[in-house]
Amino acid sequence: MREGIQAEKLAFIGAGYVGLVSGTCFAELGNRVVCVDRDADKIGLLRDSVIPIYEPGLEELVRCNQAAGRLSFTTSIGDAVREADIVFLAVGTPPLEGGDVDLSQVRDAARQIAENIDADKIVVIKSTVPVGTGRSIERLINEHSRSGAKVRVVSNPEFLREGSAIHDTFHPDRIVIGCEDPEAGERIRRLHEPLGAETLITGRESAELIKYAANAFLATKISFINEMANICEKVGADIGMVAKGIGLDKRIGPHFLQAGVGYGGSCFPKDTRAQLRIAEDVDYEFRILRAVIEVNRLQRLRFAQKIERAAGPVEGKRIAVLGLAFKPETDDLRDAPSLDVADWLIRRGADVIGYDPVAWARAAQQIPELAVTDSLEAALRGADAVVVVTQWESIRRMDLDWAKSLVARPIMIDGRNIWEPAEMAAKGWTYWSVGRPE
Ligand SMILES: NC(=O)C1=CN([C@@H]2O[C@H](COP(=O)(O)OP(=O)(O)OC[C@H]3O[C@@H](n4cnc5c(N)ncnc54)[C@H](O)[C@@H]3O)[C@@H](O)[C@H]2O)C=CC1
Ligand SMILES: O=C(O)[C@H]1O[C@H](OP(=O)(O)OP(=O)(O)OC[C@H]2O[C@@H](n3ccc(=O)[nH]c3=O)[C@H](O)[C@@H]2O)[C@H](O)[C@@H](O)[C@@H]1O
Repeated sequence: MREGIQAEKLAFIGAGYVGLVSGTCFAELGNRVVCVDRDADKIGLLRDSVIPIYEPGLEELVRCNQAAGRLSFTTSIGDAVREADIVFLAVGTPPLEGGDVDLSQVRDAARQIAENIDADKIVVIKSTVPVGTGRSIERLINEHSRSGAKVRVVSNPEFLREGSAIHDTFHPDRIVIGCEDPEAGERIRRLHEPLGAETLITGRESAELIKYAANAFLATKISFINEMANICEKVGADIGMVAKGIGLDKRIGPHFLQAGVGYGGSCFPKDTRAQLRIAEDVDYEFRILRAVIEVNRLQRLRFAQKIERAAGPVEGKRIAVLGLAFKPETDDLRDAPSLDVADWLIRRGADVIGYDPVAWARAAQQIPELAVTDSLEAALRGADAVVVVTQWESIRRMDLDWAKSLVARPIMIDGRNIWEPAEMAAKGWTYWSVGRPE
């Protein structure tokens, strides 16, 4: 809890991943926060402290702040907007066919703000939005303001990662504030002061672009290391060593150099395509980013094909796919590589069973032909090949002798390079991974 700094009254519109985590963390910092969502079921659950997403530590934090009276949930955007001094927009910005960003949730929420504000307010856009959205939303709200009250729109992009969202919110590498009005920017800077993070105050357009640039650059690192991994396989080098060797150079850094099946999730795939479209809209061909996206698509396919190289034709074979969420510590399946891999195997006639400790039930809804389980043992039993897509701790810590005793054939294709090839060979596994000598 912060001391000596005035608490603010905040409304978060959109109680999805970002709105819920960020709103809860701001309540923990001593502010009064109301989270609004148009999804009445979600709000019903949240009122009972039931968290609709899987995010470690979130439930306890929500519960504490609700009990302390700092955090509440409502479906009434009107009440929330009228009560708050600062309104955060954290609604979804999903992709449209062709890569454009669907801004309908942002615009709907803006119209609702315009109908309900009764005094001048600051509106903060946390959702990831194309350049120029802050300007157009400010205009939209002010032109439609029923009471005549005005808003100043500040861009404040979110950089949290799923699975470590609370840690990321309390320990951000930086806070980015994009504003046209210095006073509004200063108010948002002060709100973040207790976090003690480096704060960059800039123009609204730059802030909006920083968000896309960050995700595009991180995706570029991943596609780069995956291409290097593919070369390693051909020349007999080890991508783990190559990544370590380049990552020790401070100008490169060690992060986001983990080769594997490629990136997935709700943001990298969506935001890279959106950035490509933003460039196209200003007649610029963003060549590197186009290649990054294509490399990522091919990396999934390459991995799926590796399964047949390791295990032979998969038709009629029982294949265990371990890890379905797009990364560990989340139940998010949006654009998860596992779904493409499972789909590829199923289309080639394999009998696929997917294991995930958390996302298993959701995965069954996405691919009806996919058998799913939250039991590692059930997945491994009788498998002709084991395919690792997501490095959950339960998979990392798996006893390899126990696993070998369950499978029909000890063949492992590891898309996350969890084990050392020599260790696997010693334990009697035929082991294929990514970017290591085959
Ligand atoms: N998920 C993540 O890890 C991160 C997401 N972002 C960005 O943050 C934004 C939100 O992402 P998520 O939280 O994942 O989305 P989400 O889809 O999980 O949540 C959005 C929520 O907004 C609600 N909503 C939509 N329109 C509404 C309205 N008019 N009134 C009230 N509620 C409304 C929806 O019902 C939904 O619950 C996106 O722009 C995303 O790109 C940024 C960083 C991290
Ligand atoms: O805009 C967003 O929504 C968020 O997108 C990512 O966060 P997230 O998608 O939650 O997860 P990451 O940890 O970045 O992983 C994304 C994907 O890249 C893959 N990845 C990551 C790192 C790596 O070295 N190699 C690799 O293949 C992961 O397996 C995963 O599929 C960014 O890291 C966040 O900063 C950003 O806020």
